[in-house]
Amino acid sequence: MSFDHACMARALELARKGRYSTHPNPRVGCVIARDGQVVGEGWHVRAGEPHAEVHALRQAGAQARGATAYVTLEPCSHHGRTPPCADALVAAGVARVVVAMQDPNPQVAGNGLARLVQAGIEVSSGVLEAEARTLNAGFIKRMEQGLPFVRVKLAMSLDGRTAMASGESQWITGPAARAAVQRLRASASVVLSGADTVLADHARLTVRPDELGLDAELTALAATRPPLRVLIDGRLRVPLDVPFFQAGATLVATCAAAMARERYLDAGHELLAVPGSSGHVDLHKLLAELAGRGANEVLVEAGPRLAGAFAREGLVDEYQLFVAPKFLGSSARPLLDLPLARMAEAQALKIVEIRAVGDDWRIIALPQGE
Ligand SMILES: Nc1nc(O)c(N)c(N[C@@H]2O[C@H](COP(=O)(O)O)[C@@H](O)[C@H]2O)n1
Ligand SMILES: [Zn+2]
Repeated sequence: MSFDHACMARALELARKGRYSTHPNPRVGCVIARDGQVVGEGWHVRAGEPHAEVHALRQAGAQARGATAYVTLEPCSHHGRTPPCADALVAAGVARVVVAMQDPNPQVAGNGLARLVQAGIEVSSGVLEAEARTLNAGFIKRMEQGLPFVRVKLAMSLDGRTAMASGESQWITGPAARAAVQRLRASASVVLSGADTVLADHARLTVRPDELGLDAELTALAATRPPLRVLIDGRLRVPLDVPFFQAGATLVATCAAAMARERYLDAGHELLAVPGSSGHVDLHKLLAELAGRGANEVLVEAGPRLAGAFAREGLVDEYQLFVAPKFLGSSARPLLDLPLARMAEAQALKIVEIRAVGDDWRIIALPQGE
């Protein structure tokens, strides 16, 4: 591995520390090196706080002059919540900047690199770009398409069942898989569910710090940036005294009359009117609204009907399937409500990862285009 790759790999490792706290901002890491030695490191912790480059420059101090800065995202050129990092790199006298990828934020989009070049700094782009894109898939999709990255989590038996006919579904998978799901929740901007799940499972869909299995620093960070919990309840069937509402402020997406807004507000929740038909919220419009509120990644934890609707409408970017080594039998409920008549209609997936998680298995699969 070249020195450039090694430094960018370290910058990506730093960026990943922001997995649970940076949203709506991207996860970014920075390494500053001079004469083959790392002299500064930094990562973006939270929106409103200094960017990765600023932390690394502070650590490098005077040693930044003539050094190379490795950043996982193009340095910003705009005045957002913080001043432009490109200017800070120029002022520090950095000689070379290596980035993994351009910033898809239209306020930056190449302007940061252009500013560095104008100042006589040598710039190169594209080092470990694929890894950087994967880390910020949600931020990139929101910037480029005005939609969040949608990850659907499903837990099933080896025979593809998610709950007994009675609705009983706890616990299909073991504690390691449940901790992995906790981390998925913590890294999401939004955790989204439907009325069926909230009513049948008494689900709360909260992040529980003691179940995350993270070190103290990341656990504390995750607690400062919990995901917004969103309930899709087209006909307002879920009463306000269920555990889901009692677990904290909720955004309820509905196509029912907004007359109930005050009742939800009084209980500390927000009612969002979303167009829809036959009591079904328009999922694409809801996702666009969530992106408008800064949601990079949405985790869907729902039953077969809502998860099936996301699949049918082609709104899923990634499935995470937790598979327990047991059979639930033929009267148990299927994974997705996805009525398909012919093999030609089958939804093709590309499996990108299969990994043991305790006694269970995690399969990460991506929908394949038409
Ligand atoms: N290069 C870079 N490093 C970081 O550490 C960052 N957080 C970003 N973010 C870019 O700047 C925008 C946010 O700016 P403010 O935090 O509001 O000042 C964000 O949308 C990215 O474009 N970039
Ligand atoms: Zn910046």
